[in-house]
Amino acid sequence: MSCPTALTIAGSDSGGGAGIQADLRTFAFHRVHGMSALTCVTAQNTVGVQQVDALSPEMVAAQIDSVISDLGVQGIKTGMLLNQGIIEATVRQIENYELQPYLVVDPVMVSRSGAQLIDDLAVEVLSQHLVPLAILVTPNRYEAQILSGQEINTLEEMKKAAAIIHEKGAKAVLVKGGAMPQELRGVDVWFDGEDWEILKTKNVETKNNHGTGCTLSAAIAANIALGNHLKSSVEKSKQYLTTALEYALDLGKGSGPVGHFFPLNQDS
Ligand SMILES: Nc1ncnc2c1ncn2[C@@H]1O[C@H](COP(=O)(O)OP(=O)(O)O)[C@@H](O)[C@H]1O
Ligand SMILES: Cc1ncc(COP(=O)(O)OP(=O)(O)O)c(N)n1
Repeated sequence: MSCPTALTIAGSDSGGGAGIQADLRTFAFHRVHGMSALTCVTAQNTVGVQQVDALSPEMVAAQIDSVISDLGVQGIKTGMLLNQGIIEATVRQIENYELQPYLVVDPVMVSRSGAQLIDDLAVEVLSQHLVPLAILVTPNRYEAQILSGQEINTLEEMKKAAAIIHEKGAKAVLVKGGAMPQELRGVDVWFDGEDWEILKTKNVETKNNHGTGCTLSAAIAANIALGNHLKSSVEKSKQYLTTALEYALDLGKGSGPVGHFFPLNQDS
C-alpha cells in the first residue's frame, strides 16, 4: 500500500501537547505517513517549558538527509527551530533538495505560556532566510508583530502585518488570531499577494488550547501531501483544528492538549 509522506522539522514537547508529538498525531489523523527531524528537546508540560536542549545543526541536517533520500516527501512543516545554526542547516537542506514547493513555516518564537522558544539572534535569520522559501508562513499575533515590526490589536492591523510579511517572499501568509482579543479569537487572516480571506470559525471557550499552532501547520502540511491546493489545505485544516479544540483534553494543571483524534475520544 502506498501512502503520502510528510515531514516535521521541530522540537519535542515532553508533555505531548505541541511540537513533533502534536505534528505526528495530526499526520496520522490525516492518514499521511509522518516523519520527523528533531531540532531540540523541551522538558515541558501543560504549565510551561522547564528546560530546553538543542540538537546539533549537523544532526538536524542528517535526519533530513535520511528521510528525503529514502522515503521522499510531499508536505513539510517547520516548528521550533530554536537557534541560528539549526535554521541555517534547515535552509540549506530545503534548498539542496528543492523542497520549497512543500514548505509550510510555522515561525515558532513564544509559547502560549510565555516561554521564549527561539534565541534572539535567530529571529533575523528565520525572517531573512527561511520565510522567503515558504509557500505559507503561519505566525500567531506575537510572531506577526515581531516579523512585521507592527503592533497588532485589530483586524486591520492583522491585515497590514500579513502584507508586510508577504513582502519577505513567502507565497502566502496566515496571521492567526488565537491570541487576539475575544471578538477576533479564532479569526485568521490569509493573504497571498492578490487575495485576502478572513477565515472565521467559532471561538471555542476552553483553557485547553496547547498546541493549536503546531496542529494547524501540521494539518496544512498533511493536506498538501494529500494533493490539496494550498488555500483549500488551509481551510480544511482550520476546520480540523476547531473540532480538535472542541474535543480538547482536560489534562494537567494548565492548558491541556487539543484532541487530535476527536471522533475516537467521543466514546472513551
Ligand atoms: N479559542 C479559540 N477558538 C477557536 N479557534 C482558536 C482559538 N484559539 C486559537 N484558535 C485557532 O487556532 C489556530 C492557531 O492559532 P494561535 O493559537 O494563534 O497559534 P499559536 O498556537 O501558534 O499561538 C488558529 O487557527 C486560531 O484561530
Ligand atoms: C516543542 C514545542 N514546539 C512548539 C511549541 C509552540 O506550540 P504552539 O502550537 O504554538 O502552542 P502553544 O505553545 O501556543 O500552546 C511548543 N510549546 N513546544
